[in-house]
Amino acid sequence: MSSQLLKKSVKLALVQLACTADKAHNLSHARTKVLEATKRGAHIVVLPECFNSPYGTKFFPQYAETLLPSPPTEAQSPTFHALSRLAREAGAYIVGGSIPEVVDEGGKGGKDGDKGKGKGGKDGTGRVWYNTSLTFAPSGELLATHRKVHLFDIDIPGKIKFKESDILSPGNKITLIDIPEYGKIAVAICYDIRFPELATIAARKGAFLLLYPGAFNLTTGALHWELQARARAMDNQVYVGLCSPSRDMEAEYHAWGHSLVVGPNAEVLEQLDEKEGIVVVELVQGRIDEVRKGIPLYTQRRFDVYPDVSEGGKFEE
Ligand SMILES: NC(=O)CC(=O)C(=O)O
Repeated sequence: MSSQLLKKSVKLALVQLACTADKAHNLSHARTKVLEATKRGAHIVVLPECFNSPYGTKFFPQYAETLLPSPPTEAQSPTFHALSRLAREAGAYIVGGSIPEVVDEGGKGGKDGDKGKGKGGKDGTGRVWYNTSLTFAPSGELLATHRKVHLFDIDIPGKIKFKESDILSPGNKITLIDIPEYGKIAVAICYDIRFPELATIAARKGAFLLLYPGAFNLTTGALHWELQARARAMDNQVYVGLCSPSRDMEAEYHAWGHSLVVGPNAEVLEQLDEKEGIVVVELVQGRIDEVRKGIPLYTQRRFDVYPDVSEGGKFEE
């Protein structure tokens, strides 16, 4: 059994933000709520998927910011700088939900010049878009960038059709972040949670916490939101946090809400309803070890019968 993945107890906050079409408002509102969370003792604060824009393929280009080369200028990415300043002001780690990112690959049709085939440059201009999460240290330093690896392309007749790949390109790595005081956390985005391999690799590489800024909807949220969070926690015996925007029935996309923190025994520690709110939960040092001692999956795996997926996994773009 691996021991003390979580080096000391830490307070995690999920800010279920009311996100609007007004980016400047979203940024200042996020600041207010993050500071509220840190006043309540949070050391790590998470924002929702697409927290500074509406969620929808037609909105991504309009709201996208340039993040590379890093650091971007204030004009290229007001959100990068707002989050970096906020992390310093709050004295906390901030997992900045996600934002639409644009990369100008130049040339005709993206990296490989194969516009429209899923490799970028889908509008023929050489620009590619990603759904991207930025994590900052309390010093304001950018610690990690995660681009959504699994794009949300679904079609449930009569319920919901969504195709992120119409505009977005996928990220190509697993994001594991070492926080010296506490240990390792993994950050992925929404639909990424449905792919257990990513979670298992991160957990077996030592993550104590899997964080997913996300925006499930009224169909898939009711079916799978809590179940996915509990399943990833149960499979891996780690903490899991899912952070959604609050629900706005006037918006085109109706987010499920219900941000929650799940413990390493798959127990829901706290969950919001659909309205704006903040969850603050203490993740307790020793709890993961206690759960793993009781149900010792970690020493019972049979890699002579099936492969160890954690021997694979790509961590660099
Ligand atoms: N919005 C997503 O990326 C995923 C989602 O809503 C779902 O998996 O359901």
